[in-house]
Amino acid sequence: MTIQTVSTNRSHGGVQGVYRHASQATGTDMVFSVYVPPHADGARLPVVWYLSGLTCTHANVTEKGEFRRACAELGLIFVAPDTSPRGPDVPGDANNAYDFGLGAGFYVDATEAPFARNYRMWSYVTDELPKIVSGNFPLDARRQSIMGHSMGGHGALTVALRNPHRYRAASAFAPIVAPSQVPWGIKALTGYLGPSKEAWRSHDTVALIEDGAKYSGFLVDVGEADNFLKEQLKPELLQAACTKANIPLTLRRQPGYDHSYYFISTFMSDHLRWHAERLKG
Ligand SMILES: N[C@@H](CCC(=O)N[C@@H](CS)C(=O)NCC(=O)O)C(=O)O
Repeated sequence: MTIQTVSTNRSHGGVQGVYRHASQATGTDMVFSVYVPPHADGARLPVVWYLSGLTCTHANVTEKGEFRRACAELGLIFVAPDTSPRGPDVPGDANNAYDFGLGAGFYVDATEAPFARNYRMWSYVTDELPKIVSGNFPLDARRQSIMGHSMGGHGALTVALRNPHRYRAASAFAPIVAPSQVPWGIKALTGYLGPSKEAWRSHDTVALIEDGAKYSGFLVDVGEADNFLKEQLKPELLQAACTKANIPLTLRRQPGYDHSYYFISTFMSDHLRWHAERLKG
């Protein structure tokens, strides 16, 4: 499992790197970023996985997420994968839309042709990439947590709900909480998993909770000026599901904030502190 270094830059006393590798899961080259904070020789550090939203690569959060100062202070490794396979042979949206295909893998393993061959982002982020990062960076695999934005918030919450012992904390910015019920999700899950809604439930946060998944609690921030809030995000559905299932949810509605990285970067350090608290010891 060799990785190629694309770039490294010293930042806040640690190293921000970008790396490329040949992925067995997706059958393509994949690029990801890792920030390693300053640390003592031989130390093993907790890791926060960050899953990005539609149209993003690793670069959006790496360049605009403003996570490094807090990660350096708290001693957290921060990993940001891409959001889909890419390459000349990878099929995308028939009309080149931004919400399906390239940049829009939705963190599922597709079962439908022609996507099933490459679109295996669930396996990539939960299995292959963790092994690669563990083999190449000083992480403590007992102390992992996960967060994400929008489509990546959906990814983070579903990954955490299905692996509650591996990820000690989960949080999200503006997550898609019920993809089976909103246009972005219905399009993606139909395309990747086929028309049977039963197959969608294990990739839908609200459905997973309705079906009995448990978690220690979530921190979720949404912007009240987010154009996607009412039609695509619907945080009220997560609130109702968590209340019914007795899952602690801290849902913060931030007045005036939109869907962008100006919003995410404002609350990033709150989220990292919340993760660090749960990754201690
Ligand atoms: N306005 C975008 C909609 C997609 C979007 O807002 N993507 C969010 C994630 S769901 C994002 O992070 N975009 C990249 C960025 O802001 O850097 C478009 O039409 O392309």
